[in-house]
Amino acid sequence: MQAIIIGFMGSGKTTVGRELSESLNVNNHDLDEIIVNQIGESISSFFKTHSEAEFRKIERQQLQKAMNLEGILSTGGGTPMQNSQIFKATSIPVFLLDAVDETILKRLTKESGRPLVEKLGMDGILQLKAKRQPAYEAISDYIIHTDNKTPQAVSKEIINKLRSR
Ligand SMILES: Nc1ncnc2c1ncn2[C@@H]1O[C@H](COP(=O)(O)OP(=O)(O)O)[C@@H](O)[C@H]1O
Ligand SMILES: O=C(O)C1=C[C@@H](OP(=O)(O)O)[C@@H](O)[C@H](O)C1
Repeated sequence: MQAIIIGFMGSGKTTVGRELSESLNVNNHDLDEIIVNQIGESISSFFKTHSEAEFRKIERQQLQKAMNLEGILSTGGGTPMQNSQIFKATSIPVFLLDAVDETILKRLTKESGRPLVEKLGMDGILQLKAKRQPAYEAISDYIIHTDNKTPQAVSKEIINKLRSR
């Protein structure tokens, strides 16, 4: 793996991961997509019939496998929470996509299908974001601010960091 992308829901992990892997001409892996293929249903439908703990167990297993793949890996917003050791132990650079609350709200309201958004509502989501922030920062090699930047600009910033390593 050349880079791992972490960050809160709506920070742009999936979008930037695609952009980045295209620019670098390497494989793109999206952990949520890998999980969807594994469980055979969408994450939101899985959450309706299973506990979050069951989801986290599958997420951890798939993360462990995905760490051995080549290319770019974008993760889910909750992936770092119980897996900090995996991120700390790797030599692969970890990029945190950061955004202020207002940006996250704008991006998330454009879309549906995130079970935690449905469950917690927007106030709850922003509380969760604040709660997770220290854990994200603790495992990041680089923090990339994404407010008012296109996914292409964010991707270019990551490429510059990778080239100056
Ligand atoms: N830099 C950006 N600027 C504007 N919109 C963005 C940016 N990055 C992502 N988006 C949009 O925000 C939404 C969430 O992006 P997504 O990549 O799915 O985030 P994540 O994978 O982190 O949950 C999508 O509608 C996407 O098009
Ligand atoms: O933050 C979270 O706990 C989650 C984020 C989602 O991924 P995105 O960050 O790609 O939306 C997905 O893994 C699941 O719905 C749980």
